[in-house]
Formats: sequence, C-alpha cells, structure tokens
Amino acid sequence: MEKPRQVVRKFLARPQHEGVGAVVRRSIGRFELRYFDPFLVLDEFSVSAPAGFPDHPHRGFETVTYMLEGAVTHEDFEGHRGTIKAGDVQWMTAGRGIVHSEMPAGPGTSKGLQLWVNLSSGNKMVEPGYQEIQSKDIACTSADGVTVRVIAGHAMGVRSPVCTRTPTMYLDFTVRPRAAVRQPVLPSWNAFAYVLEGEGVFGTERCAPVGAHHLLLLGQGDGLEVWNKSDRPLRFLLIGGEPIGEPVAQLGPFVMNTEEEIDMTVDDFERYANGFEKARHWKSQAMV
Ligand SMILES: Nc1ccc(F)c(C(=O)c2c[nH]c3ncc(Cl)cc23)c1F
Ligand SMILES: [Fe+3]
Repeated sequence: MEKPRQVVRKFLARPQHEGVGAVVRRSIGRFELRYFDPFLVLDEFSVSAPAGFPDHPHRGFETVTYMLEGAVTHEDFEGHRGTIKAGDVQWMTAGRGIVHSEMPAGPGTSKGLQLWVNLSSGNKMVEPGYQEIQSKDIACTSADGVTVRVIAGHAMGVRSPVCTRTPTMYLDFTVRPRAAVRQPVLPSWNAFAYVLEGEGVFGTERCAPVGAHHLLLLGQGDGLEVWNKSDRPLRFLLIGGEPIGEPVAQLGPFVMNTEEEIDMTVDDFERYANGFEKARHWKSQAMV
C-alpha cells in the first residue's frame, strides 16, 4: 500500500427517532454530513415491535439492509415479501419507485444497518429490483486473525455476487486482538469506516483508538490500514463507492437531480403514476 488513507473527520452517531417508534444512529445523512457521494444515509437501527418503518415510498436510489440481530420483514406494493434475518443482506434498487414496509419480525429487538446508495441520473428510473443474500451465502474468509464478510466488492481473495449499479464496496471486518487489516481501496473512490464493536486504530498506528458507533471519513489514498491494539474483538465496516458527481435534490426518500424532478416525483406518488400505480390499492399487512 503506497498511500494509506488517513481519517479526516470522525463523527459519533447519536440515537434519534425515525419511522414509527424506531431508533436510528444516523451518521451519513445528518446535518453535518448530508451527502458523501455516492452515499446518502447510513443508519444503525434498533427496533422492536410494534415500532418499525411502515408503508413508505422510495425513488432514485438503492437501500442496503444488513441485519446484525433479530429480523425485519419487508413487503412491497408488488407483493414481494420476505424476512431479512441476522447476517442476511437485502440490496434493494428502488429505481423509478417502490412502496414498502420494513417491520421487525419476532420477539426482541432487531438491529442492523441501512445504507442508502445514490443512483446516477441514467439509473434513477430503472425498474425496481432486489438482490437478497442469506447469511450462509455471504462471501466470507479468514486469515491472520482477520475475518471479512464481503457484502459487495471483493476482499482477501473473495468476491460478492451483488451487482452494484453504482460501483460500491461494503466489507464487514472482525479483527482479533493484536491483529491488523490492510485493505486496498480504489484511489478514485470515496470511503469511510464505521465501528460496530470494540476499538480500532485507523490509518496510522499513532492514532487514538476509536469505539463503536463512530463514522470515520477517510482521505485520499489507495487503501486502509487498521490495528486492533485492544484485548477484545474489533468489528467495523469499510464502505467505499465511486462518486457520481451529479447534483442531488432530495425530499426524504425521494432522491433526484433537480427540484423539478422532485416536484414531478411527488406528483407521481400522489397520482399513483409513473411507477407508483400499484400504491393506489396497496397497504402492507402491517397496516391492515
Ligand atoms: N421516516 C422515514 C422516511 C423514509 C424512510 F425510508 C424511512 C425508513 O424506512 C428508514 C430510515 N432508516 C431506516 N433504517 C432501517 C430501516 Cl429497515 C428503514 C429505515 C423512514 F423511517
Ligand atoms: Fe424503506
């Protein structure tokens, strides 16, 4: 690694209310970090029934739901329904329009992450679609005290089957005490780390350890070096993506390029048109 990326900004993601009675720790998407091209939102969520994310629309981007504990049942206005369990990933391309619900399944608290990945203008109105990978099928490998689960992209010789319209890497690392990670990241991509468990030293060994719920924006370079100098396991995400470089106009779960396109999207949603037709007579079972 010729030029390891260094941490340029650090954020502690604090709990806030979202959906109906749900709690999210929002790092990307908060006021101080509205957009980190191509990423719109990173929520670390925690939700227990009857709370959840009832019927709501999306247009113009993708949601990546990665479950850590418990499960979430999703259902959409096309009749697509399923349960995302611990370790599973749902990569949803909203494209021209999806209306769905995402509700906790079973007893106890469901925890996970939802990342919103923007789509380029040429992809914003594609047909909606899903890529759903069960935990047992997630590309995973271990070496020298480091285990990686490859949600998207490739690492340590294994590759994810997920097709990313916006080129993206999404890696879940677990690092044993005293072990270290050296992961290449394309120099032209934007990249960040998000700590889930334990404490890690990121970028250079001289840096102070960083704990859970922190997002670390990474500067320029060709990769990331991370050390676990503690006596507990470190678990963190390394996420990177090719910047889209287009204007962003956003109204909640509608993400387009201009305010006029947002106005047209609101009109389509209210008139059940141009991709929202099936929303006219649909309610999720959660809402029945
Ligand atoms: N208010 C509002 C508006 C628009 C949304 F899309 C949502 C929403 O569905 C979520 C936002 N964070 C999330 N983390 C995890 C899951 Cl499973 C869902 C969400 C929402 F809550
Ligand atoms: Fe949603």
